[in-house]
Amino acid sequence: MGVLQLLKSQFVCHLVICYVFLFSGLVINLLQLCTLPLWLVDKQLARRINVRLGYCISSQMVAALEWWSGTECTLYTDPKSFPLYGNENAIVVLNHSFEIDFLCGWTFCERFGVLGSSKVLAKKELSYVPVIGWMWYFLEIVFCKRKWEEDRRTVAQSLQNLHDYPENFWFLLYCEGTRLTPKKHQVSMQVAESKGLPKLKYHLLPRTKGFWVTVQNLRGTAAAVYDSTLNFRNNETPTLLDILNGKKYHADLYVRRIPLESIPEDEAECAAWLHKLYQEKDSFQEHYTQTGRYPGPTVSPPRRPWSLINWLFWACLLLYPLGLLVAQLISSGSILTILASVALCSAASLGVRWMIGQTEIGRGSSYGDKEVPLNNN
Ligand SMILES: CC/C=C\C/C=C\C/C=C\C/C=C\C/C=C\C/C=C\CCC(=O)SCCNC(=O)CCNC(=O)[C@H](O)C(C)(C)COP(=O)(O)OP(=O)(O)OC[C@H]1O[C@@H](n2cnc3c(N)ncnc32)[C@H](O)[C@@H]1OP(=O)(O)O
Ligand SMILES: CCCCCCCCCCCCCCCC(=O)OC[C@@H](O)COP(=O)(O)O
Repeated sequence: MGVLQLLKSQFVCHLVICYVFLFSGLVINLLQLCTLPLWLVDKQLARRINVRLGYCISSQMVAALEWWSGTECTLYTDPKSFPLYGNENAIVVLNHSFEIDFLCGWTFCERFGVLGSSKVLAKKELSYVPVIGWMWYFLEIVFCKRKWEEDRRTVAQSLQNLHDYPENFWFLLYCEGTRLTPKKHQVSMQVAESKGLPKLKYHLLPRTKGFWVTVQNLRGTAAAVYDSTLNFRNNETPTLLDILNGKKYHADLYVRRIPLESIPEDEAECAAWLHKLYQEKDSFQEHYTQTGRYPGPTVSPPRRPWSLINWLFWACLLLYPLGLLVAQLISSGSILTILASVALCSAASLGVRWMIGQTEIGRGSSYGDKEVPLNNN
């Protein structure tokens, strides 16, 4: 192991990265809160400011992936579609099998200049996660309870609000609705069988209602669906902790641009279209598993320096007062103050560890792992 790699695996480095993330995040959340009155006066300006504030948070995680771990990303796509990426609104459909798939998604957003404005249909529980979840309120992220009766109205309304969004955005939809586990796969294939649908080897059966409602409500706003399939080379399954430890990976993303007009408007036809799409995704995955690549040409959109510059800015701003505080603490010699500070640091570390836990599949929800009564009609 080289010196740099050894340094990256040190707990103190992780503490510094997490300290900067947590405290800058809370400062930014506070700044976002301060923009609330502006929404009443100039909504578009408030949105633009929040896009930049949001970027200051999410790009720190991108910096950890791109600059700390040095993870590389290759894009397989049609060269004719390439110039459109980042220059139009799009709905991104992505497979949901990896703990850091959202982070790789963010990396591509960063490289195409839509990181601050990128959106997702996220489970409601994530809105309570400090920093990220709180930031999402101000970015008009669409939350769902994964209970269609409640979601159908709220999701449609939130999507309608995006009609006049002032910046290009990608709207991410994990149609599988939850991360893939063997149990969830088995249950969802039973559902597939009961519906007379072909079985999928690498994906859960897609949930079609969220896709239909998104396509319907973003017609005229989004130009296309980007069907995206993500994999890591050598069958790796990276975690956020691996990234913090500075481990390098190579992500491969296959993207097909599908014009929104080509997607059926009728709900049943749209559902059938999505099931067919997932059967195709399964075959791309099979191709990748067999050959280690996707069909078609590749490009490697370069990483940009902004995420690193942003991190360095916040690090300078926050580490200097931290250094002063530690020096003062030590020179004070007060055991009580030192103990209180250690307790505060431990609480902050546990808080960040809990946040990292949100990305771990082993701690995931039980959504989709209950056997459902089969209805063979
Ligand atoms: C050029 C580069 C291109 C791309 C770059 C890539 C990406 C970058 C883009 C953007 C990045 C932006 C942000 C990323 C940052 C962070 C994201 C992090 C995480 C958030 C993700 C989540 O939270 S995922 C969970 C929430 N989202 C979803 O669930 C979406 C999918 N779900 C739906 O659409 C659902 O329909 C619903 C949520 C709207 C409603 O759910 P509900 O369960 O109530 O209803 P359903 O209709 O789904 O369920 C009933 C029907 O389903 C059948 N059923 C029952 N059991 C199962 C089963 N186990 N599997 C499948 N189907 C099942 C049941 O029979 C019912 O069938 P019907 O025939 O009646 O429909
Ligand atoms: C700079 C790095 C510092 C690290 C600090 C930690 C930050 C933690 C960020 C938490 C971001 C949360 C995003 C989680 C995305 C995710 O993958 O959600 C899972 C859902 O889709 C489905 O959930 P489930 O049904 O449980 O599979």
